[in-house]
Amino acid sequence: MAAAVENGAACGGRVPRPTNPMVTPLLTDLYQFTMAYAYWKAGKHLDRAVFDLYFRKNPFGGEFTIFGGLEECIRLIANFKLTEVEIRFLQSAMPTCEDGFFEYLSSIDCSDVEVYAIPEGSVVFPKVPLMRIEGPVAVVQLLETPFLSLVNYASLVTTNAARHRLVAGKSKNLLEFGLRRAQGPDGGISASRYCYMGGFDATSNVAAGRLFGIPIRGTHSHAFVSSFMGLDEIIDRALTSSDGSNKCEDFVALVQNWLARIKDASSLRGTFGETNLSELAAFTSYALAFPNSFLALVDTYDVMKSGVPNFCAVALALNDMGYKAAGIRLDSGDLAYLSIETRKFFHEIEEEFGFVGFGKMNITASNDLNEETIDALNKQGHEVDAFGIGTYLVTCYAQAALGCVFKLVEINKQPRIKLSEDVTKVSIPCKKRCYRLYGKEGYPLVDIMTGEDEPGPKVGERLLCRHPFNESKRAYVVPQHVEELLKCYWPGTSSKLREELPSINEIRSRCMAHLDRMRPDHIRRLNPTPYKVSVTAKLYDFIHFLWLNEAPVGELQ
Ligand SMILES: Nc1ncnc2c1ncn2[C@@H]1O[C@H](COP(=O)(O)OP(=O)(O)OP(=O)(O)O)[C@@H](O)[C@H]1O
Ligand SMILES: O=P(O)(O)OC[C@H]1O[C@H](OP(=O)(O)OP(=O)(O)O)[C@H](O)[C@@H]1O
Ligand SMILES: O=C(O)c1cccnc1
Ligand SMILES: [Mg+2]
Repeated sequence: MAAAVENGAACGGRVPRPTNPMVTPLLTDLYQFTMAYAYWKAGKHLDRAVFDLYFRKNPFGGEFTIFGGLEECIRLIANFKLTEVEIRFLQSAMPTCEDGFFEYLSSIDCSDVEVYAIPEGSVVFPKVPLMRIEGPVAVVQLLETPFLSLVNYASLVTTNAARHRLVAGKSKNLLEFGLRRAQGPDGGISASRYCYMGGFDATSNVAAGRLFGIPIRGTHSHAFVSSFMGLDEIIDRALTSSDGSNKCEDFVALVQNWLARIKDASSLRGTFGETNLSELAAFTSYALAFPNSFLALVDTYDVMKSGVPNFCAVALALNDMGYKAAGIRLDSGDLAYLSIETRKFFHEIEEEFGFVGFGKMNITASNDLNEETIDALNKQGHEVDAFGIGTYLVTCYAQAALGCVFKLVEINKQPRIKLSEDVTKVSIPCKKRCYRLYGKEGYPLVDIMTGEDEPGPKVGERLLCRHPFNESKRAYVVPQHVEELLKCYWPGTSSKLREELPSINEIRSRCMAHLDRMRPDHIRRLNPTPYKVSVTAKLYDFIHFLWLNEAPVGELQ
């Protein structure tokens, strides 16, 4: 677990700026500034407010979500200061507002704001605050839109990535290929970062690799293959062996020799005829450029009749020179069938030429993959070792947004509630504490919210957990382990210690560990069991007291 560090306000300068320079105090909705003015005019702007940031429903038809985006929120508040230029812009945008308001705006920062949050990368559930933000109402109000903007997509795409990881299984390599299809450059960068957090192994996005230290990987495209016309295009044909002990002056001839031997091999005879020689030229060129990591896209012409035999010829020639080829990529057709046929071919090569390990050569698949197609491949049986996934992953095609909201739950110590005809939209009032209770088998059983001053749940002590809105849904729980969920990430002027911001790898590990700890029926794809989110009896009674107090009694005519 990340260690707590000294008071955040005191060491605020040490939190770097938001990764995206567009994230400034102006990255908010106009109404946050107009409300700030109205609070100021009413003399209310310093009222102490508590807001909860939470979502109402898990995405992708699932019963869990992964929380992402916290670090960027902390970076924003640690550096929250309007510049003179920004103030002048606001003055021009709000010409009827008094000068005193802009003087106030130029004085604000987040040194008296407190942020408590669930650690980034945690498995989280609806209604439980991911973040609790407390401070002067005008300032905290300004944070609503940027916080939602930083958390909504981050959590959605992290969850999407985690779901792809669950369906693919731990042993597969998952590569995020989405930059070209993401919602603009910021969507692409965020996708690469949060897909890695959610359990992907690497990204093709070079900028994300540099910014976040994520492993970068890639193959080559069809254009590279089809750009070659024939073997005579290869001018420099020499290749030095991996140990430097000998040099092959004509690597192309060595490849051709191997191709002939493969064609003649007894178990492969007749399985293919003439392969495409421009494809062979492309593969050979790529191998000459990257003899240590040769990987070929084999579906430009015909996978089994050309791409795979050509790849094997180059891989065998590389082997003569002491290099190990990295594998192939399939990007069209029936990926189950083609991966199985390719694997068989690789095994034949292993047998025929006594090439130990050739049968295990890596097979990467791509082409409009998503949870469903991977699930279908699993059911059919396949031989894919790595999946390259772009469009469906980064655009979160199956769910447009997470729908996180930011709701006032207390002002000047007075609990507030937001009512709605739709009971799922009624907010849970009060400044709260949140706990995760674990059962005998080590699984989390229930999350419970309590009032701030209520005593916390205790190990071994029976506790009544109530559904916040449904009177009949309740259960006693005797927790074997109790975890307080909201931790202090920004202490404001309080003397609390601030949690350190963990590295991307720590967040990724937390995500995987949390998913491993969940009861499998909560995370399965088909008809998962909802995880229970509850409140204490005291909070339940208070919510319903406040609800009745605030809801006008109707009159029937
Ligand atoms: N065995 C399989 N079971 C289920 N879905 C599969 C299987 N193999 C591939 N798919 C998916 O089927 C879709 C095939 O896409 P599409 O119909 O565009 O064909 P294609 O192979 O890309 O053809 P083209 O060569 O024209 O690009 C992709 O989404 C791919 O992930
Ligand atoms: O399929 P995705 O999950 O989005 O993964 C990224 C795709 O990007 C590349 O294709 P390319 O840009 O060449 O386009 P195409 O495959 O659609 O022709 C690659 O070959 C993948 O097919
Ligand atoms: O490296 C690859 O194979 C790759 C990268 C981006 C998109 N499609 C494929
Ligand atoms: Mg494609």
